[in-house]
Amino acid sequence: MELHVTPALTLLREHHLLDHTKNLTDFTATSVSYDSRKVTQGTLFFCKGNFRPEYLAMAKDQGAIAYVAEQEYPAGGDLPAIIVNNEQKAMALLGAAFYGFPQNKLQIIAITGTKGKTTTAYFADHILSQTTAKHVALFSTLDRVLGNGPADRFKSDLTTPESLDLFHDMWVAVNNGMTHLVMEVSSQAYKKFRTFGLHFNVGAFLNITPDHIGRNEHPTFADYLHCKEQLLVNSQTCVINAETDHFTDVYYTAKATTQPEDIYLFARHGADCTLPDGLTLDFEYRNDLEDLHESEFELTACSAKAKQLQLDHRYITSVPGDYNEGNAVAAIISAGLVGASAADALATLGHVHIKGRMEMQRTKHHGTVYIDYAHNYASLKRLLAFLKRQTDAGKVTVVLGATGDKGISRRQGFGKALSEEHPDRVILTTDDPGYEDPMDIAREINSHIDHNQVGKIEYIMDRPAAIKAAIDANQNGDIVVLAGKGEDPYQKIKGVDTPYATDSKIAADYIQEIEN
Ligand SMILES: CC(=O)N[C@H]1[C@@H](OP(=O)(O)OP(=O)(O)OC[C@H]2O[C@@H](n3ccc(=O)[nH]c3=O)[C@H](O)[C@@H]2O)O[C@H](CO)[C@@H](O)[C@@H]1O[C@H](C)C(=O)N[C@@H](C)C(=O)N[C@H](CCC(=O)O)C(=O)O
Ligand SMILES: Nc1ncnc2c1ncn2[C@@H]1O[C@H](COP(=O)(O)OP(=O)(O)OP(=O)(O)O)[C@@H](O)[C@H]1O
Repeated sequence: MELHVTPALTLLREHHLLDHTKNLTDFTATSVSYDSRKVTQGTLFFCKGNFRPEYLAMAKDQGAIAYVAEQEYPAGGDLPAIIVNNEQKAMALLGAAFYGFPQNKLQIIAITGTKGKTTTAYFADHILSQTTAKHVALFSTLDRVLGNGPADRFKSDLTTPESLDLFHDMWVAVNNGMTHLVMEVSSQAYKKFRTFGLHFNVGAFLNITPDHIGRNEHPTFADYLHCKEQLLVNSQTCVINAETDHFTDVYYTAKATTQPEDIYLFARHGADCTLPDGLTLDFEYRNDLEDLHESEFELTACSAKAKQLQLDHRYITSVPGDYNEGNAVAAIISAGLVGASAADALATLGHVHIKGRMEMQRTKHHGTVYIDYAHNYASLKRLLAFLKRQTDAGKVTVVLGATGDKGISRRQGFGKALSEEHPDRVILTTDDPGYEDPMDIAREINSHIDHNQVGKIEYIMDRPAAIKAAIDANQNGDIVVLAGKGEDPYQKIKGVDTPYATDSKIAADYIQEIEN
């Protein structure tokens, strides 16, 4: 991999990003980086984000060959400088060019939505693994999978990686022989132009509800919606859950750049989705059977183009929850559009397990414990509604907290979901408090709970102690829901990712301790 200055400048000019250059030489970059600590001889260095000039001085000392920035920095001295009007966009374009546009060698399914991205990505990944004999890369919030070797699978730090990391990882995946990629695209990725210039074969839009609005994320819901919709603008074929809020806005955004023939709409049979004049669904699914372990649904093509995909079938998924049927349908259609068959989906959807998503632990005498990543109004409400439907008689205990410094609206959302679904017992606890006091956060959640609707409410700030207290009092037929943290192995406290054993491990160890 390398990048010569001439094509780099041409690319920037073509996208109207180049402002001017300084001290330019005829250079060829042999690496690219936005982190001075990783700069080596010949690196093209990008000054982005909360950048400080001393990082540029360090990059220069370590052998940077040139830098790209939105302004000239004295710290760069006589280092060649490419000054652009949008650093993040420039970085994405030059990153793709440096790694030889690896996206062109992959069939890419990109997934967005407030909830269900990870689940849908895992469903699609499993289906396509069957189709391609395991030649699928996966970029998800949980894992990044670039190949089939042990070193090719690692934990993600962001849902959608920074552009240079994104194109680097695609390049590795291509070198590992991967032919397909399934990736989650967050709204922040569009806000920060991490995927600028990237076009997807299929873009799936699952749903949108207010979330990620706050100081470091989106200033307004309109901005959040706009960023999420960009996925459709950048996809050749769009798959949209017609039950999403703001459907009309979402659909017409897709239609602005994609022919209606390449837009596939799906919804649950009988769902209350009002489609604009003339629009009809391409797929419907109807639930036949659901329990706490799996669900079974029938998928039916309604339009001629949908029938061509030959995906009509009765499917079983191993991830329970009615909302996961919609996620599975999005995955089946998206995978079908890049070559998967109904048989591939049938062979795999019954065997998908996703860490921290509807994980179930059974006990001998203390009922059942569910660990789930539900951490906003929509997901908590749907989770509790589903679990309540499945466990008519037993008591429901919910253990949860809300994050500090971000997603402030979640506190009110939790209060609302708890009031609407009225569990018997709620233990308010700690969940990534950041620089806030977890007790204050818990009190704020409590202030949004309608106390006529919810049973007992307690505060236990030590999360492991809260989990243990919930399990202690649980009896057979009852359920405990450990919400919000999923598989997170840390608590974010005052700027430090403090190791945390995970909700599943704490629960499993405690069940073992008290029952053996
Ligand atoms: C607001 C935002 O997008 N922040 C991201 C951004 O930060 P940043 O550009 O300001 O970088 P920084 O870490 O503050 O450092 C500034 C620059 O100096 C460089 N540096 C730093 C130190 C040094 O010694 N030398 C040096 O060169 C850094 O490499 C960086 O380029 O770039 C960093 C990677 O380069 C990200 O880690 C960081 O994500 C933060 C941590 C984050 O949590 N972002 C969340 C909001 C996010 O993006 N979440 C979404 C999911 C949520 C959703 O669904 O929308 C996601 O996609 O994960
Ligand atoms: N389609 C859906 N609608 C509502 N809630 C859902 C849906 N799918 C999943 N959930 C809930 O949201 C939680 C997170 O699911 P998942 O990780 O698949 O979503 P995500 O979009 O990747 O989330 P995040 O952006 O928070 O990482 C699940 O544990 C479940 O409680």
